[in-house]
Amino acid sequence: MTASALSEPSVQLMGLTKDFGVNRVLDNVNLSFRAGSIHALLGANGSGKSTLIKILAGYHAPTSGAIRLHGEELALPATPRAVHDAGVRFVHQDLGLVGTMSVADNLALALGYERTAQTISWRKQRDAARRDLAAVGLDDVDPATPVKDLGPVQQTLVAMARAIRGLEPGRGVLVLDEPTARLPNAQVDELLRRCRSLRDQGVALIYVSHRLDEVFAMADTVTVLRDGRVVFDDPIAATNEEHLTGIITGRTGEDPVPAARGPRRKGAVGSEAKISLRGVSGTFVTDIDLDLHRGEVLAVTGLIGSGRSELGRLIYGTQRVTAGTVTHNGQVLQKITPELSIRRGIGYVPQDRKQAAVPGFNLAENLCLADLDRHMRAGFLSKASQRTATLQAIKDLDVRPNDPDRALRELSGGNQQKVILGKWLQLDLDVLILDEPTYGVDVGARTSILASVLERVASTGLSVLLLDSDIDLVAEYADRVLVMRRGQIAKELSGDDITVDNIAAASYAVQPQGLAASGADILEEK
Ligand SMILES: Nc1ncnc2c1ncn2[C@@H]1O[C@H](COP(=O)(O)OP(=O)(O)OP(=O)(O)O)[C@@H](O)[C@H]1O
Repeated sequence: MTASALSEPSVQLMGLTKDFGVNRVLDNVNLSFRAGSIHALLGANGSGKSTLIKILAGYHAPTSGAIRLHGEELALPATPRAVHDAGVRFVHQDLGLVGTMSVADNLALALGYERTAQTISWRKQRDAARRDLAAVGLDDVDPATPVKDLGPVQQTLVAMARAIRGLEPGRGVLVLDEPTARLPNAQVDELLRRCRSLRDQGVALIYVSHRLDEVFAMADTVTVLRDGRVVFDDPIAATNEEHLTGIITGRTGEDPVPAARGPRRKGAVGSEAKISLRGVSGTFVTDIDLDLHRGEVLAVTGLIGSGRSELGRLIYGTQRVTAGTVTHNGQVLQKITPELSIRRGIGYVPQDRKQAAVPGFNLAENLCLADLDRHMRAGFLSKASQRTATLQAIKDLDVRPNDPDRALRELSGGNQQKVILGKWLQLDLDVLILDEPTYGVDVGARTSILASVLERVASTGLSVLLLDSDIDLVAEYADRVLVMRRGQIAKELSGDDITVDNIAAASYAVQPQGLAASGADILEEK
């Protein structure tokens, strides 16, 4: 590389504009990303971050504008090959892994198979995969495991490993689209360290995130997109969290993001158990006793592999209970399936959005899917009734764009999440199980999602089982917290004992002051 090429930005976007039909989603974006720098790309749900990245990846063609990589103009529309050859690598929100293929095969898809003479060497392949996995802390994962059998957190790390492999320091550009959205805090720190080390090796990192703490922990430069335009592009030192939140949401000091709830509720929770588990086991969780009361927000948290997600699947019926009893409204359930759960008034929002909605259906179809009977008029499905319900849900959850006819897949990730939650809120629910409900959701939308749920809790006595690794969120919203470790409930916290430090300490089984030393003690789901 010539000296002049080195002084050029690694990536330069010049007047990038993108229209989807009549909608302009990127509007004359001019940005530079430099080697040896971590550049955070922020913006509310739907502001255009993913679209920008997809153009850079060669997935979308821009309507107009140009891109230079290391000073050289990239032929547009870019091909994934040309971008890859220029050293630009991606971890997309949807990870781009093939679920039915093994971890080793998914890793090999990126850089080819290890060969001995003309044949693929499976031993070398496995060894290479093990090295890749170790690089992201997944030493215990067998490379032969199909990716679909891994939890979303582990899948994120596999995608990270794949992107990092073969990245050429000094010329590499690593684009991370919300890589930590599902990672527990200890892994977030590890990831941030890895990012800093890549920056120190001269990589240009483009880091899309909704988590401002991470951005302030490591970014050098921050860009904020709003409605497809750059509204802030400065060194991190030029801003602070409050200022940046205002820029992202477009709200000023007099009109801040509303708080979802007041101080912790006292005495509002009913004593009647809606769901009770006694001695319940699945494949990883064992011997769980738990009561979820009427009108209660019960959070279950814990590190990767602690088993909290499995609890949701067992209660809803997407996974079989292998021992113990589940009781609903005092009745022991003989059979648990998703269909029966819906009839019983038990809703479930899984971590993986793709399981929870039909991407090709429009918003009205997705939102009304769970309760079509409500929209039947004289034996026909009433479009007008669906539309009215959809417009209300769109308003309550602040879904953007607010168009019931828009296909779900055309919405940004955070807005899809709102629709999925909205679908369940259409039902007359008794119990709602939420697994990481604010994954990939911006600060403003996170508040509107949780406010909608809490409104239902207050108005109908809905019981919420909140399965979440985000300790801050759990500490803020839960009436009671169960901390899981290695498939069992390790600690129960209530009232004023619900603090971030206490939850973290219980997750790691250390005293609060010893947290820093325990970062490596991460449990892995077997
Ligand atoms: N394939 C598509 N067809 C039509 N419109 C689209 C398509 N993809 C994205 N959009 C629209 O472009 C806008 C920007 O979406 P984008 O996914 O880039 O937002 P984002 O900033 O990444 O949001 P999030 O933080 O929720 O992921 C949104 O209004 C979205 O509805």
